[in-house]
Amino acid sequence: MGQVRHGGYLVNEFRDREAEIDVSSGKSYYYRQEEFDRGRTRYRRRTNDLERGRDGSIRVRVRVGQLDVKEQEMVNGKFLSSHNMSYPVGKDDRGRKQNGRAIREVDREPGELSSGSGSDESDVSDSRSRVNQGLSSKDAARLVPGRKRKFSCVAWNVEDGQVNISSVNNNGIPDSILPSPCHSSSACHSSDETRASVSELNSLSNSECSPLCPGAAPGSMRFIAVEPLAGSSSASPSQCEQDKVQDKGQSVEGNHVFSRKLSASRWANEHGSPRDEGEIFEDESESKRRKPVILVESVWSRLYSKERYPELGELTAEDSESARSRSSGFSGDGNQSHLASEDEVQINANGCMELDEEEGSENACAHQSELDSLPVDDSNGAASARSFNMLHGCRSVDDFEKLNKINEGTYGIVFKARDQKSGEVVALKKVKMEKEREGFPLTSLREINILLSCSHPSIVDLKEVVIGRDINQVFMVMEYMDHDLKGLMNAVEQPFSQSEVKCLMLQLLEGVHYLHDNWIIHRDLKTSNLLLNNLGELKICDFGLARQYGIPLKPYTQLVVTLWYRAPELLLGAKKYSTAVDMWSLGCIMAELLAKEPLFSGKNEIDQLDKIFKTLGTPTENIWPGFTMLPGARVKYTKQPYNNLRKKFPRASFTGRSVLSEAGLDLLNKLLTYDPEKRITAEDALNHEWFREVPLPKSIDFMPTIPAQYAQDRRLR
Ligand SMILES: Nc1ncnc2c1ncn2[C@@H]1O[C@H](COP(=O)(O)OP(=O)(O)OP(=O)(O)O)[C@@H](O)[C@H]1O
Repeated sequence: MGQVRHGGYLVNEFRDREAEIDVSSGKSYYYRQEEFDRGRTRYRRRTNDLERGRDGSIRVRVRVGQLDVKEQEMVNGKFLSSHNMSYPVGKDDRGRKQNGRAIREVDREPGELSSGSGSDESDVSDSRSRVNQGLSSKDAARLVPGRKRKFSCVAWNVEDGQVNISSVNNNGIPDSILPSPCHSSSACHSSDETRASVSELNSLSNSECSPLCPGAAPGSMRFIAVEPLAGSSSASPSQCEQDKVQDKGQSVEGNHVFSRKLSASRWANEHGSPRDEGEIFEDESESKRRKPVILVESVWSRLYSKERYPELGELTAEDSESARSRSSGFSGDGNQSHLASEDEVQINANGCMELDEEEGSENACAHQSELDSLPVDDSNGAASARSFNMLHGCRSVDDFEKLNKINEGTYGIVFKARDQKSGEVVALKKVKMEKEREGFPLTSLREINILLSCSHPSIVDLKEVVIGRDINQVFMVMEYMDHDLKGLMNAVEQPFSQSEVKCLMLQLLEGVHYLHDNWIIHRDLKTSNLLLNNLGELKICDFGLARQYGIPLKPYTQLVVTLWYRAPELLLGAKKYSTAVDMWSLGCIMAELLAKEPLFSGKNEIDQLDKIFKTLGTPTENIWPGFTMLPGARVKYTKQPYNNLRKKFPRASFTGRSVLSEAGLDLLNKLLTYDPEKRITAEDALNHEWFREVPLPKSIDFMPTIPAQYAQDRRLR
């Protein structure tokens, strides 16, 4: 331990980082905090080195706060081990009093976060423990590195047939998936194609652009200047709900040059309200200040079709009904999420792709060739040749050594692989192109767009996009995560303890708060989309159904969110919904983490509602104004006057059933509130009393490390 404290750490490197921290600036300070979080142990130890040299430094105190539990273990030897330990009792035992209440030792679980260190008031050790520090919600929000985005992706919404902005990521591929900027050209929406082949993107530089977008000269690309990176100044949805969207824009024509600079737009204007989809900047001086990014015209318009993607356009009753009926083939396992188009959720790979996956499933250590490209189809060979320019700069999947197949979802097959250049282990998600003739899947375009724009410790990091030998093979390179929560819960015998659930929920809420703060609804939160690594870090993945939203709300498809996690307003056919649908899913997830089984496992929408009503009571117009007006409310459901959630989670149990305190039940009920208007927000949930009472949330460092064997083939589950 002495060695840990006194040397061997990259103090100089740390000092460099330290120097970057502006203690006087709360914003900067909090932002840096995140970086420390990510490399927790290392940075905290370095901090101790600095502590001695810089007595009284606020930074040092901050780190000490995070160190509480482990440092005491080291110094006092009172923790037996990270898996079998007791809490130290005595002078150093801080955090015994929270909110004026004494906390009993016996109530603590091993690894619980301390509520503070020697100076409870000033110690803000970790964004994940900030709730325990009793910070105001405002402070808590500042701690979330949330408003920071790598760059802002672009809101798409085709209903007005308006502008689309696309930037190019540092690999040279388009990272924003946008409708056409041709405001007035109906031709831009003439196609009913729902996907664009990657090769089509390249044809932009050729003559295809011209007929679709008369304003664009053949052989040229239109550039558009977009607003710089949305930073902390971007107003959150909550700040500007009533603000009006304003158009400002200026498009600038230029040559087709693929910038490697990430540029940005954002969908919150200076008033904080999201930009109208497709809006462009009108202020020329403003546009000049901005880095130009490529505006991909015309082809994107082909991606969208009101008929087939109602959530991208105006949702008509007819669309909705037909989409619902198409989705009726629900498998019953609750794990199928929906988009409006049946085509999109159908896994119907072409021959080549099936072959690839079959091989992968039979032999987890298959050859590298499994990741290789398929032979180029002659019919689109020419297009592929053109498209090469578009993806120029992308690395090849050959740069990665395949290790094994991890899992397969509806839209992608995920492999574990090693970057041969850096040696880093990553997850490669191969985009399913089962309908190549229809082009690149919209869900994947969305996912890439949003993930590239997000930067948060609770959101899986998309590092880059690489291509196979065939231009139509696209892989997303993501940070590798050891488990997903669904697989993990299936694999282990014991459910998570309360303090572990709190730790997971805090991380999850932070990620969701970040998304909502940046005008993104995930729309498919469920345990299999929550990844966990052996550092105890939870990250949200699978953004295929995510979308940006704006105020005022517009009709989106209800066919989102996997059935078991789907909010009642969606099940009942509400056409306008918002971030509250994610909060409902979080309620289902919290209950599932505690009980180790899904809370509402309906077989179809009616059965799902029935199960919800039986547990929470049938809603009335009283508790949910507007409920009776919803299309689905006309069905006769079981009349259940009481909320029976307590029966599922008793206060105490001698039979090993999951227990939940009053505060815990209160949070669960607030997440599972019928009226979406009254449902708790992520920010308020982060500040809920449950996270401040014992057992306190477990420190991430003390989260159990689950053997890798459970992570090997998640498909088996
Ligand atoms: N970065 C990652 N590291 C490790 N495993 C991952 C990673 N991303 C995804 N996985 C695994 O792959 C599975 C499927 O991934 P993902 O949900 O992104 O695919 P999908 O096709 O969109 O799935 P779905 O059918 O749920 O829509 C996840 O449940 C998880 O087990």
